[in-house]
Amino acid sequence: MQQTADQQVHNLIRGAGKAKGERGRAKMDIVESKQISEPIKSEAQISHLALDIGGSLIKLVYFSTNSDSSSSSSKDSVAVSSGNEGRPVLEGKLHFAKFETAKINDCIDFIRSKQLRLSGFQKHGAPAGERCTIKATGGGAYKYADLFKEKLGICLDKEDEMDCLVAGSNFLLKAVHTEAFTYMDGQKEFVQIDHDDLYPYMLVNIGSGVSMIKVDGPGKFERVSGTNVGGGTFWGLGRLLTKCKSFDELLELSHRGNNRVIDMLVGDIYGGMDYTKIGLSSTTIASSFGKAISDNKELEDYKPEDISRSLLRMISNNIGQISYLNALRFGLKRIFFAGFFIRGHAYTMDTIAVAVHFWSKGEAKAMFLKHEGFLGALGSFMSYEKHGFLNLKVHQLVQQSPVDASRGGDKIHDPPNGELNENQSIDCSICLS
Ligand SMILES: Nc1ncnc2c1ncn2[C@@H]1O[C@H](COP(=O)(O)OP(=O)(O)O)[C@@H](O)[C@H]1O
Ligand SMILES: CC(C)(COP(=O)(O)O)[C@@H](O)C(=O)NCCC(=O)O
Repeated sequence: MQQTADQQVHNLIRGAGKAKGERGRAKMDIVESKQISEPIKSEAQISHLALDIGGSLIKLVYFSTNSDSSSSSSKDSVAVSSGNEGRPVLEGKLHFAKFETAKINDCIDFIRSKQLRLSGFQKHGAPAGERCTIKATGGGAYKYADLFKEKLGICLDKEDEMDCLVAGSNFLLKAVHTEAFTYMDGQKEFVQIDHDDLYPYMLVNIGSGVSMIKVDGPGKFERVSGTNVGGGTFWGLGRLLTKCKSFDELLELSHRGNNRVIDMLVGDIYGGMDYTKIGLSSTTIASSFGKAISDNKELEDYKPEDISRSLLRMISNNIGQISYLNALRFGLKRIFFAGFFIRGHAYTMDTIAVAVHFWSKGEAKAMFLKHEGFLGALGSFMSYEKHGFLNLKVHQLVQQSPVDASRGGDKIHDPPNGELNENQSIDCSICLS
């Protein structure tokens, strides 16, 4: 039976369509949000929640409509992609939120309070209790599957983590024109991505651990390396050494610290001189935390600020170096760094960029992503498309001149209790076809 546009919209939003392929397919046009979005209005409707449950954080991505968009007569909301004429358009936003994995119950409460559990899709022919299904990636999609079933009555439809990271990265690099940027000496500069010249590139995802992925095209990639010294190491060691209560507190401390108090520099070993013959200046760190072996001090004698700064520098530098060496193996010049370890933090990005610059002698470039921590969750969201529930199509490929934002770190604030990262939401529209 032919459905009215409103019925189609309702079904899409409520996940009440029938089997895969029977429901209205949706086309989604992404435009980048130009301003901080308002909080979701109560009448806004939410659809297509997707999750990435990592070792440290749970990331959520979902779409919400603007309250007045569920009509094809809304002129402003009609997408311009060919083939969609007269079809209903939902205008809205992709929203992002995150929770600590250790506080998974907060995430479950959030999903329940926002009625997000109704926003997946329904499996045709499945027993009543297994019908509501949500796309999820990350190790926690396996680990916490029973908990989601028990507490929310939803099944997690698992998507591979690496597939999702790459899908999310490719999508952002193509769809959001101010997504990628370089960061060096306090200067942030957006990078124009030539869509015909995007591949190959190296994607380094710094989560709890680190994955290094050579990306050759859509769905074409190889995880070429990784390291267990990642974001979890920084936060875990930092917590033990400084007694900080939160990741942001630890990061904040590093602003005020001086790593030279603990790190052993080339100059400390060479009597204040450079080691010119092998290209090391006296200020180069010869050995992270190396001073602690000879200072005859205890942990309490060091300032938490200095410890935090040394630790952040040690880990960022190490990741930058390993990433470059792997890029070198495959002749890759562009390395995109993502994952929530980065947190838009100036010193972290600067250290990584300097490491890449130093080891590559300026040949390779470190780039960072605005939606750094949400690649996996976005990839998970986009897998609705893969399975015929959404047809994502990017049409707004605005090319901008590089913008010099020249400021020290665009800090992305952690939402307490899962508040939305509104400053990262993406305006978009979904067209049913
Ligand atoms: N609020 C936070 N709580 C814990 N870790 C955080 C927080 N914000 C940033 N981080 C950092 O981000 C890392 C997790 O990054 P993420 O990309 O979410 O990886 P994962 O998928 O392993 O959870 C943590 O190990 C930590 O270094
Ligand atoms: C196992 C993981 C893919 C899990 O992803 P995460 O939750 O850290 O984002 C990641 O932690 C990792 O790549 N660790 C490094 C393992 C290694 O190559 O040594």
